[in-house]
Amino acid sequence: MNILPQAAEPLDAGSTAEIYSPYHHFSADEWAKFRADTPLTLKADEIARLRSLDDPIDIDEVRRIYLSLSRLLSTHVEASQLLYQQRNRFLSLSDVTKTPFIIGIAGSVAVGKSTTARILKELLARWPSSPKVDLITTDGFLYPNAVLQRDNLMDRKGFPESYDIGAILRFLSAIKAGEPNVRAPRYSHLTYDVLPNEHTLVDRPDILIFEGINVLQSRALPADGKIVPIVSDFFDFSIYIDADEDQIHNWYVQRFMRLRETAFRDPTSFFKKYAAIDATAAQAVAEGLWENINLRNLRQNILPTRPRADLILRKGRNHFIEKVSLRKL
Ligand SMILES: Nc1ncnc2c1ncn2[C@@H]1O[C@H](COP(=O)(O)OP(=O)(O)O)[C@@H](O)[C@H]1O
Ligand SMILES: CC(C)(COP(=O)(O)O)[C@@H](O)C(=O)NCCC(=O)O
Repeated sequence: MNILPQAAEPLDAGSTAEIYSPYHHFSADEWAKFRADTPLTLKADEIARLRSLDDPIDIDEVRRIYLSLSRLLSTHVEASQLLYQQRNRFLSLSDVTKTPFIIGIAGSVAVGKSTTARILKELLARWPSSPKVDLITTDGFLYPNAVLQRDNLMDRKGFPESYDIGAILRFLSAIKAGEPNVRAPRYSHLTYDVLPNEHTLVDRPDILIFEGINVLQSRALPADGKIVPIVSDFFDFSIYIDADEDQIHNWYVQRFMRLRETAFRDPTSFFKKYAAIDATAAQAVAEGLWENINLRNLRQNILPTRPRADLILRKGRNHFIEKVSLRKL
């Protein structure tokens, strides 16, 4: 896997210099052609059920973008299984444990990672080989609010220091080792906290989708100078969901305002006080959360990881994907 940070932007049309780009770039329509004869196995109502609040993804977008992606991923999964078998034969290993193919999905808060992850999970599970596909989000690995409060990190939720990175690395190595029933902690957006004593069991899937803002981040070397793995060392394929800052800002604030009419009205919602204040005051809160936490995190810690991705899905207005960049091998 290539982890060198390099520019993901297309060649500057006005530039005369030949600049090497590590990516092939495609418009959405060019990309759509790669689906070949991949069948559409999702129905419109299933897509509606899988999309997040305010994400208008529809059957045409799944046809245009996700069928080619599903086809590409199936070639990667097949190739990696073949390589794995050949290596085991080479090493004369007979009793080997199956290891899952891991796909990482990164991108800003509010860019729509969850919708992409859920659509992919369903599409991949419907391949003719019926693979077992699991989806885990990294928010479960955030430190509980009690710890963040103690360490004065409540305004740093989503920043690298707010996650138990050791637990993430232990989780992924257990998965890659083919261990049964590996526990992943769970997070609730409603209570804005990790759910105490609640876990999702991951039991030897064929494919694991691991989604979160931090999945392509490296971390500073610890003071003792020991070299530690980074999360993406465990990935077989990685995807970054990209969009202009201004777009993501709008999506975040719009979603916050819509959540006021839905989830925030729940008496157990951490944000219930924002359902009670007027719209102008609520908008100011959303703007503050975006500006002071999520935008800073995007600029400092998330966007810099984009050049590590194997595939970049670039969204335009309305969440629709306009450009796809695929890393050259
Ligand atoms: N405060 C909240 N209350 C309830 N649901 C939320 C809240 N914030 C985000 N969500 C939901 O949680 C999911 C994850 O959101 P987020 O982490 O911003 O990632 P993304 O938008 O990239 O999927 C989305 O489905 C979103 O609608
Ligand atoms: C939990 C999050 C860090 C998102 O994590 P993700 O699941 O996208 O990896 C984010 O939703 C969040 O809570 N951000 C802090 C500021 C805010 O309330 O928006």
